[in-house]
Amino acid sequence: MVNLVKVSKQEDFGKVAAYIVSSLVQTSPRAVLGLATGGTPVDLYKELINIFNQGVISFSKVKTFNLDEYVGLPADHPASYRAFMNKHLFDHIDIDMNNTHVPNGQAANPDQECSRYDAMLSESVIDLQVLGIGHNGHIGFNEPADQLMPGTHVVDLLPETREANARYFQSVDEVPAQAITMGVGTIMKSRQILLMVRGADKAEIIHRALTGPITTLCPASLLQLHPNVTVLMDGEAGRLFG
Ligand SMILES: O=P(O)(O)OC[C@H]1O[C@](O)(CO)[C@@H](O)[C@@H]1O
Repeated sequence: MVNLVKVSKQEDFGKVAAYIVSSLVQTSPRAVLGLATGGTPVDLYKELINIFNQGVISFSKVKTFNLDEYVGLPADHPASYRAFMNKHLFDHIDIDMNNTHVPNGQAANPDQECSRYDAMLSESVIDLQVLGIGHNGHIGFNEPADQLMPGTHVVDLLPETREANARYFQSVDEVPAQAITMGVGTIMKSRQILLMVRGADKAEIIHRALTGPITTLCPASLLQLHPNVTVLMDGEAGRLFG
């Protein structure tokens, strides 16, 4: 079941998302969180840090799994998703870094790294998976394709995805051509999903994903089949929902 939540004030976008995540952590201190990167969840992480600083929640027993990482980027590269997570969240809360998991983009054998990541994931169930959506309907880095993979795998990034993420690099040529991503099977097994969508440029894709056909050509459309999805949209992203 998909619940739509539209916020009209930009400052509420991160606050509402943080309320959902922090409520879970408060009631389940050992929660397993699936986390996303990109521009959309930055305000969520900012608000979680604020809530943490108020002494209301602790992340000391929380475990996290990130959706994806670029192949070939060292963890300390400023555009790596490990660096993003440390900078925007982990360095500011009381989480045990050993409980934070991001695929290793620099693994000598990326396929083996996918198996290692899946083995860790198989020991837990993600209680709450945070997601964004790409302009082409991707979730994590599961790009539109004839077939989607259930587990963690190496993916060739589509040109539009590299373009969209070029803002984190000096030029589009520097954006890695491949990434390691959690598969849609793992995402769909999460107990609860929070899909965050912001901006006019996402209005059409989120409308298509939630009201159009369920198809691997729009990976986010699979979320229509999940029992517990909250889609948090700002006014611009949600404009086609009336
Ligand atoms: O929030 P953005 O920057 O538009 O990114 C969209 C999605 O693409 C990704 O960067 C690919 O993983 C996701 O992390 C993100 O949810």
